[in-house]
This record gives sequence, structure tokens and C-alpha cells, in this order.
Amino acid sequence: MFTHPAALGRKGSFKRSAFGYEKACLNIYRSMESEITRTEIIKVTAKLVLLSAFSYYSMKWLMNQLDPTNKQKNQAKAKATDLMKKIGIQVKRQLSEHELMIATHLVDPRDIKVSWSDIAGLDDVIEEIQETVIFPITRKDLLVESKLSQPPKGVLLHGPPGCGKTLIAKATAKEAGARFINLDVSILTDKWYGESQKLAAAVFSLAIELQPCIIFIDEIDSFLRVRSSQDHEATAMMKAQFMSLWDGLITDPNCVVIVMGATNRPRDLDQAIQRRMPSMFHIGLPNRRQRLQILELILDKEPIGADVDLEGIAKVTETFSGSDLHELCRSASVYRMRDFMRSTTRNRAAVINGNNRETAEALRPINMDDLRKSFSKIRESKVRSNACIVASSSDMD
Ligand SMILES: Nc1ncnc2c1ncn2[C@@H]1O[C@H](COP(=O)(O)OP(=O)(O)OP(=O)(O)O)[C@@H](O)[C@H]1O
Repeated sequence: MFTHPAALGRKGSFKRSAFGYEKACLNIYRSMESEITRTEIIKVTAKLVLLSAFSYYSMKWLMNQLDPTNKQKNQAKAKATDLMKKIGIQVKRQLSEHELMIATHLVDPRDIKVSWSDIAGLDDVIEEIQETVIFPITRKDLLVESKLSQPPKGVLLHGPPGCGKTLIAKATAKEAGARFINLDVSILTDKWYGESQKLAAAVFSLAIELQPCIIFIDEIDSFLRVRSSQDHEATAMMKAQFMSLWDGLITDPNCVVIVMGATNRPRDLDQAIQRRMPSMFHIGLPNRRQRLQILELILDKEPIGADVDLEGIAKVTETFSGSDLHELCRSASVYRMRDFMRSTTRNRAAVINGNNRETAEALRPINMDDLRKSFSKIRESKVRSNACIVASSSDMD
């Protein structure tokens, strides 16, 4: 209990110290007696508020200056805002800076030039994708009662390179009228741990905000391959986090967000990922009938000579992917341009001077010889890269 010094005894040294103490207390009493005015309280409070605000913004500014990704974030913000304006996306809430970084990977549907009519020989796959992925998105109204007719939350396109996986993914986004995030996973893996986690979370929160939305991950195996004990701890945690965010989509039946992956090595994919991608489509090397359809499509609008035998080319191009067939036709087309340029100096000048009309009128159609030469060239380069090709250009005859 407090005892007033005046109440204490005043004897010897104790008397002296008690006297000092008494004096100090009296000073305190006096200062307490002097009244603190209301204005002074307001002034002090205002000073404190200003000081706190100044410290907060100074710290924030300092942190921004020290953040090495600050410039990148600002550029991403500007780019994403422009892109969303262009696409006509209006979000209900303010996007976080990580969501804006992911939004730079959005694809404007008007920029997707690929539709089903640009893909040949894959009618069965297209039909199945239409039934399982596209109609549940576009005809949601018809299927509102059913919990079983939701689009799958994961779709895997797998098969050898150059056979049309990316074409299918793009056409799916276009035909479904869905927003399309073409996720470059290096944006997640190149960042330090905390940042990667925020970005991974942003992928899903942005997709949910923009739904219906397709998150496309090309070469998904490089990101979500079988987990091993050699995985860096941060990588393992990142995969686990990605999967748990994905599970969030799966448990919400009304959410129309689909993760679509493409891979050349489906076996390298983690089993847990395969389970989350119940719709799997194999896009294999085209067979003879499919190769013919692809050649017909590629050369549809090109001038081709009467001697061109597409059946013959389809026959000998076993192990050619759609991409190889495209290259075969492109390089055949170069031969006719080369012939034209080498025939006269006037023609050469017409090409160099950009006289398009004169050049187009004088160019001969692509003939079988162009295609033969082109085939030999590609076959040779495939043999060099250890591809197994048994046919030769003479088999075309
Ligand atoms: N079925 C097809 N119909 C028409 N063109 C095709 C077809 N398949 C492939 N192509 C041609 O090959 C090119 C490459 O195809 P795409 O990028 O879709 O292959 P991919 O399977 O995704 O390859 P990768 O695994 O290397 O990414 C296309 O731009 C197109 O010119």
C-alpha cells in the first residue's frame, strides 16, 4: 500500500532520504494538479497518428525498394490491367498483386485462331471432349439438376510431340467460351518459396474469379512429375500445395475451373496428379488415314499441281507427326519460291522488292517433286535424330 512520505518518521539518514523522496512526490502531485487541456491531448494524438503513418509508409517503401521483383510486379500489373480491359473482364473485387501477375498469362479468346476445323484426323477425340468438357460448360442450364454432369476438374492430353495437343487445348478454350490461362510454370518454380506459394494460390483464386476458366499447363510432367526423395523441400511443398488447391475445386461442384495438362511423358506424372485428371485423351501419331486428312487440311488453300498424290505421301510418312507433315508441306512450298527466284533476275528482283502481285501470279503450284524433295530432307533429319523411318521417297511412286 502507498504511504505518503510525510507520514514517515524523520530520524537520521533515513530522515534525509525520506525528505528527498517527499520532495519528488510533491513535484508529481503538483504536475498532476496542472490540468492537461483537451487541445493538448488532440495535438499529441495527431502527432502519434502522423508518426505511425509515416513509419508505416516508410517501411512499405523500403520493403518495395528491397524487393527484387518489384519492377516485374509493376510491369505485370500494368500488362494484366490492359489485357483484362482488352478481353472485357470485369472483376467483382480488387485483384491481389499475385493474381495480377498470373493474369498476364491470360489469353484473349479473340487471339485464339484455332478452332475444331483447324484440326484434322482427331474427330473421335474432339467429339469426346465436346461431350465431356464443353457441353457441361456451355449447356450448364440443361444439366443444372445433375451433380454427375459437371465438367471434369482435370483433363490430360498425352501423346508424342507435335500431334496436336496444344491445338486441342486452344480449340477447347475457344469453343467452350472459357477464359484461358496459359500457365508458364516457371513463374511458380523460379520464385523463392513464400512467393511461389502465393502465386500458386493466386492461380486458383484468379481462375475461380474468372470462371468458367481453363488453366492450361503444357509439359505438366516437368512440374508435377513423380515425387521423389531427391525433390527439394520447397518443390515438394509446392506440389502438395498445388494439389490441395486443386482439391478445393473438386469439392465445389458449382465451380467451373478445369486444369488441362499436356504431356509427352504421362508415366512421369505423379499418380496423385493422374487421379485428379480423370479425363485422359491419347493423341497419338496419326495413322495413314489421319495423315491424309492432315495433308488435305494443310494444303486445302494452297495451289497444288495435278500430279500431287496425297495418298502416296500419307503412305510413306509413317511415324510423321502432324507437325512433321506441316513442315513437309511448308518446305515443299519453299522449293517453288526458290525455283521462281532462281529462274530470272527479274523474278528475283520482284521478290526482293516486295512486288507481291507479280510474284503470286507467276509462282507455279506445289508439285510432287517439291513434296518428294521435302520428304527426303525431313526423313534424313529424322534419321539423324534417331527416329525410325523405313520408307524412302521412291515409295511415293
Ligand atoms: N491433327 C492435326 N491437324 C492439323 N495440324 C496439326 C495436327 N497435329 C499437329 N498439327 C500441326 O503441328 C503443329 C504442332 O502441333 P501442337 O503444338 O498442337 O503439338 P503438341 O502435341 O502440343 O506438341 P508438343 O508436345 O511438342 O507441345 C500445329 O501447329 C499444326 O501445324
